[in-house]
Parts: sequence; C-alpha cells; structure tokens
Amino acid sequence: MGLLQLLKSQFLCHLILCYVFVVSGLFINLLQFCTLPVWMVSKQLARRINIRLAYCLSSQMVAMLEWWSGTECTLYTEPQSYRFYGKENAIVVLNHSYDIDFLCGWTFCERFGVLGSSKVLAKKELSYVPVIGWMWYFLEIVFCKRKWEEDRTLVAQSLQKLHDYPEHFWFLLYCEGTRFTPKKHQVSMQVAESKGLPILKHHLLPRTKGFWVTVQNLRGKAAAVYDSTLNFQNNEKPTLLGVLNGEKYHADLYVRRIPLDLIPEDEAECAAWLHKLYQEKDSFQEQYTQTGRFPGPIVSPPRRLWSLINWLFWSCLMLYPLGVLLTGLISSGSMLSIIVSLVFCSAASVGVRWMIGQTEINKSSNYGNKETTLNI
Ligand SMILES: CC/C=C\C/C=C\C/C=C\C/C=C\C/C=C\C/C=C\CCC(=O)SCCNC(=O)CCNC(=O)[C@H](O)C(C)(C)COP(=O)(O)OP(=O)(O)OC[C@H]1O[C@@H](n2cnc3c(N)ncnc32)[C@H](O)[C@@H]1OP(=O)(O)O
Ligand SMILES: CCCCCCCCCCCCCCCC(=O)OC[C@@H](O)COP(=O)(O)O
Repeated sequence: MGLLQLLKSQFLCHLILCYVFVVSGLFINLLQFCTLPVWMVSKQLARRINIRLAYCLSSQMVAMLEWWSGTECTLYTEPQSYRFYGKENAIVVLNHSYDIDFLCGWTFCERFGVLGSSKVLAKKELSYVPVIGWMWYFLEIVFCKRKWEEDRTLVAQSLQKLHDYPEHFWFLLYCEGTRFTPKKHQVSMQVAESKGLPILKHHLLPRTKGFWVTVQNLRGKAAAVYDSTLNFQNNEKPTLLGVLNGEKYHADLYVRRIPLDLIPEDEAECAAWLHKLYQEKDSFQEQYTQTGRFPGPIVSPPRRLWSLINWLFWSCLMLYPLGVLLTGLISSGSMLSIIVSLVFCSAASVGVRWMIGQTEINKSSNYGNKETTLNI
C-alpha cells in the first residue's frame, strides 16, 4: 500500500472529510432557506440560486468519487446521442443494484453540466436525511410514499411544476422501486410469472405506474428517455465507505437515448413498453457478465476540475474556523471543554455513519419483500 493510499484510509482523514461535508452542507441548507423570500419575488431567480447551491454540495461527493478515490467512470453510447446530453431535459431510467449507483449518476450529471438541477423520484424517507434530504426539498425533488393511491396525484402535481423550470435537468427514475436483493428478486419474479412476463436475471420487475405518470406529465418538457444500465468491472461491489477509504472502482454505464415521442401514451401500452425495455436491459447486463463490455462505442466525457475546485474551496472555508477553534480549545487547557468537544465529535461521527448507512443495500427497506407488498 502506497503512502497516499495509507493516508486515505486513516480515520482522521475521514473525520475531516465528513466534517467539511456536513458543516458546509448545513451552511448551504441555511443559505437555501434564505432563498425563500427571493422565491416570493422571483421564482426563477430562486431556482437558479438553488441550482448553484445544490451544485456546491453534491459536487463535493462527486469530487470524493472522482478525485479522492480516483474511480473511473466510462460511458458507452452512440455519438449521435452524445451530442444531446446536457443540452435537453431527459428522464433517466437506471438499474438500482449498487450502494453508489446514485453517485455514479451524479458524476455523469456533473460531466454534462446538469448536476445542480438533477432530479429524482425519491422515497419520502430520504427527505428527512439532514443535508442531502434538506437540499432536495429546495431543489423541487419529487418524493413518493410508494403507495400509488397517494402518489398518483402528488407525483403528477410535483412534475407539472417542473414545466417552467429554467435550466436543463435530468429526472432519474429507478423503476425497480427499491434496491436489488436476492429475496426481492425472488418475490418480484413470482409477480412476473403470475403476470406471464419473462424472468429477469439481473433486475427486479419494474414498477410501471411511476414511469407512466412521469412520461405523461413531462411530455412537452423532456425530449427523451435515457435508458441507462450500470455495472462495475471485475465484479466490484462498491460502497460509500470504500470511496471514503480511497478505493478505486471502475464503473461502466451504457446509455441509449430514446425520443419521448416513441413512448406510448396509453397506460397499459406504456407499461408493456417498460417491461420490454427491462428485458433488453437484462440482456445488456448478461452480455456484460459474459464479455465484460456493453454494446456500443465508448464516448467518455473526462472528469472536470470544477468539482475539485469547489471541494477545495469549501475545505479551506470550513477548516479555517475549525483550526481556530481547536487551537483555542487546547490552549484554554479546560478539561471540561475538551471532553464536551470529544463527545460532540463522537455524536457527529455516529450521525454521519447513519447517513452513509442510508446508501447501504444491506440496510435496504422491506419494500418489495414478500411480507409487505406482494398482492397476488
Ligand atoms: C448520459 C448519462 C445518463 C445518465 C446518467 C445517470 C443518472 C443520473 C441522473 C440523475 C441523477 C439525479 C439524482 C440522483 C441522486 C440521488 C438518488 C437517490 C435515491 C432516490 C431513489 C429512491 O428513493 S428509489 C425509491 C422511490 N422511487 C420509486 O419507487 C420509483 C418507482 N416506483 C413506482 O413507479 C411506483 O409505481 C410508485 C412509487 C409510483 C407507486 O408505488 P406502489 O408500491 O404503490 O407501486 P405499484 O402500484 O406500482 O405496485 C403495485 C403493482 O406492482 C406489482 N407488484 C407487487 N409486488 C411487486 C414486486 N415485488 N415487484 C414488482 N411488482 C410488484 C403489483 O402486482 C401491481 O401491479 P399492477 O399491474 O397493478 O401495476
Ligand atoms: C464527503 C463525505 C461523505 C459523507 C457522506 C454522507 C452521505 C450521505 C448521503 C445520503 C444520500 C442518500 C441517497 C441514498 C440513495 C439510495 O440509494 O436510496 C435508496 C432508495 O433508492 C431505495 O431504498 P430501499 O427501498 O431501502 O432499497
């Protein structure tokens, strides 16, 4: 292990990284809160400010992936599709099988200049996660309860509000609705069988209602669906803790651009179309498993310096007051202050560990397990 790698694996380094992320994040949340009055005067100005503030926060995590861990993200796509990326609104359909699939998605958003405005149909629970969840509130992220009776109007209304959104955005949809686990796979394949649908080997059966409602409500605003399939070389199982440890991963993303006009308007036809899409995605994953490659040429955009610059900026801004505070604390010689600070740091570490836990598949919800949602 090299010296740099050894340094990256040190707990103290992780504490510093997490400190910068959380404290700058809370500060950015506060700035976002302050845009509420602006919202009343000019909604579009408030949105543009929030896009930039969100960039300041999410690109720190992107920098950690690209510059700290050095993870390589390769894009397989057709050159004629590539020229549209970042220049139009799109609905992104992605498989949900890895702890850090959202982070790889963010990396591509950053490279195509849509990170600050990127959106997702997220489970409601994530809106309570400090820093990221609070940031999403101001970013008009669409939350769902994963209960169709309640979601159908809620989601449609939130999507309608995006029609006058002032900048290009990608709207991410994990149609599988939850992360892949062997148990959820088994249950969802029972549902597939009961519906006479082919068995998928690498995906859960997609939930079609959210896709249909998204496509219908973003017609006229989004130009295309980006069918995206993610995998990692050499059977890597990446985690956020691994990234924090400086481990380098190798992500491959295959993207097909499908004009929105080609997607049927009728709900049943749209559902059938999505099932077919997932059968194709499954065959791409199978090909990847067999050959280590996706079909199509590689047209990878390089990582940009912006995420690193932004990260260094926030690190300097946050570490300076910490240095002053620590110096004052040590020179005060007060045992009580030192103990209180240590307790505070330990509580903060537990909090950050909980946040990281939100990304871990082994802590995935019960949604999609037999006991909770199988209604056949
Ligand atoms: C060039 C580069 C391109 C791309 C780059 C890639 C990406 C970058 C893009 C953007 C990045 C942006 C942000 C990323 C940052 C962070 C993201 C982080 C995480 C958030 C993700 C989540 O929270 S995922 C969870 C929430 N989302 C969803 O659930 C979406 C999918 N779900 C739906 O659509 C659902 O339909 C619903 C939520 C709208 C409603 O849920 P409900 O449970 O009520 O579902 P249904 O009504 O659909 O369920 C009943 C039907 O399903 C059948 N059923 C029953 N059991 C199962 C089962 N186990 N599996 C499958 N199906 C089942 C049942 O029979 C019913 O069938 P019907 O025929 O009646 O429909
Ligand atoms: C630089 C320092 C890093 C500090 C790290 C703190 C990071 C906290 C990030 C929290 C972001 C949470 C995003 C999680 C996305 C996710 O993967 O959600 C799962 C849902 O889709 C499905 O849920 P489930 O049904 O449970 O599978």
